[in-house]
Amino acid sequence: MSRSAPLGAPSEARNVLAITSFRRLWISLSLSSLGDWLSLLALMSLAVIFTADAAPLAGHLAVAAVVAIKLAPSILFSPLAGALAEKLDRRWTMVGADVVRGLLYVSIPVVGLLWPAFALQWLFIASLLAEVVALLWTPAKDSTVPSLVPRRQLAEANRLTLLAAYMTAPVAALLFAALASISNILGALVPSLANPEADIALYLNGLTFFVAAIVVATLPIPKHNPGLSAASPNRDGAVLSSVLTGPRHVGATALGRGLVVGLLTAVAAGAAVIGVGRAHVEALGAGNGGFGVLFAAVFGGVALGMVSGPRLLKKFSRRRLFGLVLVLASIALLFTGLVWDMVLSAVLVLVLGFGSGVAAGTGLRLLGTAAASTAGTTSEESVHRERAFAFVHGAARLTFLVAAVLAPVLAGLAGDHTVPIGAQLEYDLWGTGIVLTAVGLVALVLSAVAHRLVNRDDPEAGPGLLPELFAALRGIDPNADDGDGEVRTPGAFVVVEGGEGAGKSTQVRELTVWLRDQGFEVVGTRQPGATKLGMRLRGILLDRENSHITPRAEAMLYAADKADHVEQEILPALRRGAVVISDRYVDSTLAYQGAGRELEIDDLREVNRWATQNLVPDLTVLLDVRPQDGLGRLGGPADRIESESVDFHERVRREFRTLADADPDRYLVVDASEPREKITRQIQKRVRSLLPDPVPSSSEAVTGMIPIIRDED
Ligand SMILES: Nc1ncnc2c1ncn2[C@@H]1O[C@H](COP(=O)(O)OP(=O)(O)O)[C@@H](O)[C@H]1O
Ligand SMILES: Cc1cn([C@H]2C[C@H](O)[C@@H](COP(=O)(O)OP(=O)(O)O)O2)c(=O)[nH]c1=O
Repeated sequence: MSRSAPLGAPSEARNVLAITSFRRLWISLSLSSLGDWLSLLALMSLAVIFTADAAPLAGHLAVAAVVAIKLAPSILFSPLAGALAEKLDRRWTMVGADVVRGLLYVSIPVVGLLWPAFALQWLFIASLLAEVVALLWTPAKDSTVPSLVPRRQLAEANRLTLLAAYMTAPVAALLFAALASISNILGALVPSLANPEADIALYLNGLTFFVAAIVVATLPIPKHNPGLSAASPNRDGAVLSSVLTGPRHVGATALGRGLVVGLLTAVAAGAAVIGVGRAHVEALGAGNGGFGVLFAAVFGGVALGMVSGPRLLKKFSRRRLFGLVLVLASIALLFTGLVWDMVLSAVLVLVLGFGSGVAAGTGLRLLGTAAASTAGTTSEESVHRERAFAFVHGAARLTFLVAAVLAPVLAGLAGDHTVPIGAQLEYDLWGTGIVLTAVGLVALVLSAVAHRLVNRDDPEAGPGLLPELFAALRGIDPNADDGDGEVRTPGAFVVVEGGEGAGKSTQVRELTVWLRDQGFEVVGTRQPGATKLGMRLRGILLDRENSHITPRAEAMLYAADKADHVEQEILPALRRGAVVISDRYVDSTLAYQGAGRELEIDDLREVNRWATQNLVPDLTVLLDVRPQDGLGRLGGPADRIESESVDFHERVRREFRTLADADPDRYLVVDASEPREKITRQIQKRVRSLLPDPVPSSSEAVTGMIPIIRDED
């Protein structure tokens, strides 16, 4: 199944970026994010460099302090700062904050040069002050975006802003590695640089803030403040409160719990690498360059995983994929702690990032479905989904903070050891390596738990995991017959069945519109009579003049219509990845010609299996209604079949129900005497579980990762 018209098509991004003032803001935000990531790398490096002569524990603690200073304030204090920022002028808050932050970052290397003894303390103080200033800047920035772009493009604008915030991480890391690789030259050119790459990174960061200040100063930001708090309900504001209230929205099912455990495990694994990375590469004989590479490998891997996840093993259950990639990531982390080679470590960390990225992509989609399934109405669904995303985003940030701070502290406490192996050999066991391996082991256990929870009650579980995996690995041809004889296609095939006047055409129409609205390609069709031949067959079959048609001939004519319809219309659409919704299909033959005309059901099955190339619906919705009621709804003269006896129609109804009862996983039986809207909602709820989850635009404000998913296909 795939979405043929993704809501976040690149052209939408282009349209938003065509708004000059937003484009300028966006470019300056991207620059600032790049600078910010660069400064994180530089500060962590400097923390290690400044404590090189002290006890090893001091270095680890210094790194932990840098991480805490960079990440904790926004999580803990943003609601307070948000309230304060509301009272300030947005433009000048942003300009002021940018200038002050720029000066603070530039001051770090300057103080290091002038008063080396005070360097580390000032590093902490300056970066803490910069984060405090950022607390005011963030809400001002969040509320500026809505005044620059029209409301309907707001979601896309927020998506782009978040993309800039996260996707600049690997770029900054590579830039840092590049600076490190030419640090000798830089040092020779400018002898006053004590630590060339870190110092330059900080100067560059300062520069990006000055540029941002100039850009913002010239933006047309209206003084009036259109709902500052409404503009960013969850982004930073209520991290803690959404973490506290969120579990209600995801914890109700095993699937929800498993997804949360898995997603947070992936975050903790990545955070551990960031936390001990700088010290670990030192032990590997690499320096800042190695750290840059490691950092880029984590974030680059995550980005790669998120983008390619949906295309990965398309035939394989998403729930199983989620567990599998988590296990893969954990094992990669476990080995990262054991190998003592920079290149191998970078590759393993890339695998870790990739696994986490795929897990995040698939996990967030599944989470949307899981959260929505606990809701009763469509509007409740989006609230549930939003809260679930806000919870996971908040919990992920907290987890990242805790893991990235704890990892270096634990590495310091574990200490470095040399283990003798035999007489001559010895094995170096570094504190950082011990932590990585230990976190890898814990992650492995948690991944297994997540895997079990997520797959516990999977209605679509295939055969065993390994057979399914091997089949998916081999399954290059999406139409390949996978052993059970059914045709498999990338699209989804939904059939609506029921007696006369049950409301089939009405519901097919509703479902078609609803799915199209969400960006799916949908083909709404019917039997008999969708093709040229079908229309002629329909004429013959329904014409009351043709009272002489024998039951077997009737069955064959309906089968001929199906053969033509499947070959010419349904299969091509499914192969394109479309959702096909058909008003009637094979079950109608089993019910009308089988039970109604009293032909042998098994014979009919066989003939129709052949006629339809064994194409079986993914879901059949049975609209169950008493024949009198259904026939009573119809206007106009009755056709050849409608004019059959009530007894005939009773048999038809019974057969439909027998078919549905025999395979509840593939059927949804709905009481068709209920009001139309209620039936529509029931159908939507069930159909949604068949399809990839459409991400509500509102939830993008709270997950930095979702925007990448929306770029699928
Ligand atoms: N749930 C419902 N309650 C009452 N009337 C309905 C309902 N659904 C559809 N109808 C009406 O019943 C008639 C038959 O509906 P239709 O969708 O054409 O049925 P079918 O395709 O199953 O023959 C139409 O006039 C339609 O407006
Ligand atoms: C598809 C199919 C339809 N039929 C009958 C049921 C309907 O009476 C008729 C199709 O008419 P149609 O007008 O499409 O049904 P509805 O009025 O419910 O929308 O053909 C069969 O007997 N066997 C079949 O395989």
